[in-house]
Amino acid sequence: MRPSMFRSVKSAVARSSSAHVARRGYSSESVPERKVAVLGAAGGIGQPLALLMKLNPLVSRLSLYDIAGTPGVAADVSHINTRSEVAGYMGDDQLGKALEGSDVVIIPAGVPRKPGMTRDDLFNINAGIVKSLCAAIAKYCPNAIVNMISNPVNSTVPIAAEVFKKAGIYDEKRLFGVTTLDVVRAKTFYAGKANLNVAEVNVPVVGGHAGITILPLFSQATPKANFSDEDIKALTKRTQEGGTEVVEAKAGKGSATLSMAYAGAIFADACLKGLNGVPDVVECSYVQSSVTDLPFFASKVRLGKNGVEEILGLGPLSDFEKESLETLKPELLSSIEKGIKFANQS
Ligand SMILES: NC(=O)c1ccc[n+]([C@@H]2O[C@H](COP(=O)([O-])OP(=O)(O)OC[C@H]3O[C@@H](n4cnc5c(N)ncnc54)[C@H](O)[C@@H]3O)[C@@H](O)[C@H]2O)c1
Ligand SMILES: O=C(O)C[C@H](O)C(=O)O
Repeated sequence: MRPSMFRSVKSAVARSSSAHVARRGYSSESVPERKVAVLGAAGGIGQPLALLMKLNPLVSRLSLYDIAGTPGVAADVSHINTRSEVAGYMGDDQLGKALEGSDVVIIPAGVPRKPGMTRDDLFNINAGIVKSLCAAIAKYCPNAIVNMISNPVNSTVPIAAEVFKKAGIYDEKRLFGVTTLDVVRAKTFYAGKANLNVAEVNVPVVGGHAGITILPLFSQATPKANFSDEDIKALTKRTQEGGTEVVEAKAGKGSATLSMAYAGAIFADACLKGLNGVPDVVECSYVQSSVTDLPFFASKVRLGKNGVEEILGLGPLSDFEKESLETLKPELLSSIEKGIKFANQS
């Protein structure tokens, strides 16, 4: 667990009955009430993510929604003696209640990959799931910040944007594709190879969230390590194929769930901190962007009270990164267009 997050968790447990939490960025004043909803909460990601959000002292209400299995998950998680009140909701007719009043909605609903599949192979099932969940978000919590985890993220985020546009509530500052797992992997692989303390390592990851569209910027990694071009290429490939590495190791039993729950919890925590006015909260995320000529692109984003406060530029790229950026653009564009087309045709 990231050290600052671990401190948050420990402080929440220590002060379980109090909403007064003294943490970095807060004095001893009350932490605002915040409702977080997890859609797909009974799934492989949903359950550990529900646990991690229950440990987050910034959450006052935790709403767990799925088409099946949420009463058990909610009852289980609700016994943990931390700040938030937990409620479980199941099935379409409880979706509105699950969403009402949410500040942040995290979406890990949908099917995961099996070996041999690409994330785009999930489009046919997950696009429809995301579309209907986003229509409900537009109706019941139109001002919520949305963290999209469901794959293919390169397409599901544009689908969400189109659904919100049609409903007349689209605010590009509030829609995020969660690419934090790519950053988590890039940090782990870089630190492992360079024999560095992983807690001190930072690596921006830009582009999208599938194969070659995932572009870790190791030339900007800190602390600096003395890697050959071949080393950088190998680290890049491993980061791009991190998801497939897990899918193959799970051999038909799904994709990354635990590392994704960790990454999702970090990103949701960053969104909550931004909402609460904590300064200088920066994470990489896939958002509507003008950093490149593509309409959606992942890069460093400063989070604030309204969601995206500032999209940061790419910074200086190595020749390898410049070339990789140009190579990824056609694939990312085609995934974006596929999402937009789907949302507008049905
Ligand atoms: N963004 C990322 O980095 C990242 C990482 C890992 C996995 N994923 C994606 O996250 C998704 C979920 O993965 P998982 O391993 O948790 O899958 P899973 O099958 O274990 O869980 C998915 C859950 O979604 C629920 N669900 C299905 N339709 C729903 C609906 N209409 N409303 C609410 N819930 C619904 C299912 O009942 C299930 O509990 C997949 O699409 C996967 O590819 C993304
Ligand atoms: O690889 C997958 O299908 C799941 C996820 O996108 C990941 O990166 O682990």
